[in-house]
Amino acid sequence: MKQRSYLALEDIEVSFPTRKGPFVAVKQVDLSIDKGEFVALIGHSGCGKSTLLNVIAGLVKPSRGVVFLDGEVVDRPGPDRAVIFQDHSLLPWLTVEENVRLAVDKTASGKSRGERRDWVMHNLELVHMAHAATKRPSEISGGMKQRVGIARAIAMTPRVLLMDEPFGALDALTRASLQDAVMEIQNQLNNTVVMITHDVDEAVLLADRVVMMTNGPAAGIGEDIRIDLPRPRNRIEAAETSAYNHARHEILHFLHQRYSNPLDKVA
Ligand SMILES: Nc1ncnc2c1ncn2[C@@H]1O[C@H](COP(=O)(O)OP(=O)(O)OP(=O)(O)O)[C@@H](O)[C@H]1O
Repeated sequence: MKQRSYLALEDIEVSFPTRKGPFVAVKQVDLSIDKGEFVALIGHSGCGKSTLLNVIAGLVKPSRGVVFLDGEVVDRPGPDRAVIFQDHSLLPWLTVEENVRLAVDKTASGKSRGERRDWVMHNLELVHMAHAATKRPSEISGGMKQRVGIARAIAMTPRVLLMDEPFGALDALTRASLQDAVMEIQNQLNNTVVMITHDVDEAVLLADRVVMMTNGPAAGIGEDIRIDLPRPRNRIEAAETSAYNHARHEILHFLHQRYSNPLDKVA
């Protein structure tokens, strides 16, 4: 029998119906991800990154191919695959603690009330947000909201954490501190993560592997490189290594020479 990886995308094709007929967004995508691996998905706008992530999340049905997670076919959304979007999507009328609590109540039915409360606070501590537990989303900054969004996702103990440009809406300094938080959490929990990003440095700093997508329509995986940087990683030290700079160069070359932004070609 074929030995599958923990998360396996096999021959995925997604076609959307449009007024002009079917639009094939991604085609022939095969991707194998090991348990505990952190994979960054990078590619130009519109190439199909979110489509692939949504297929793994079970939000989009592939027109062809199958996704397997831990040997089971993925065919619908489920709490075993937590998604973190750019927009934190916290409920504004609930406090920070209640927002995380809502997710925990849905997924930790075996835990007592007290255990669930402790679990919520433990996860808020992981993202350094326990101090703001009683605040409402409107009372905290964008970066803090995103931290709470991360706490909410990891509190569900998902089998896979899916992040769709999680820091895209943040300023550079807040973004860096969130990246550090994600690295810290990853060192502790060793989650299986698929993260979409447009940021080459973010991909190299955070990921074990960077998967580069070709331009659509019918986009696929162009290159897949391993980032040989030891963990825990420090952004300043990492940026001075030849492994970091080599990976960065490979990705930039792919994105700007081999598959330059299709919009740049529009006259
Ligand atoms: N529901 C849909 N119906 C028709 N076309 C769609 C639909 N969803 C996505 N597409 C098209 O599929 C392609 C891939 O879209 P997708 O959102 O996955 O790209 P992306 O790489 O995530 O883009 P970005 O980086 O800008 O978020 C695009 O051309 C998009 O217009």
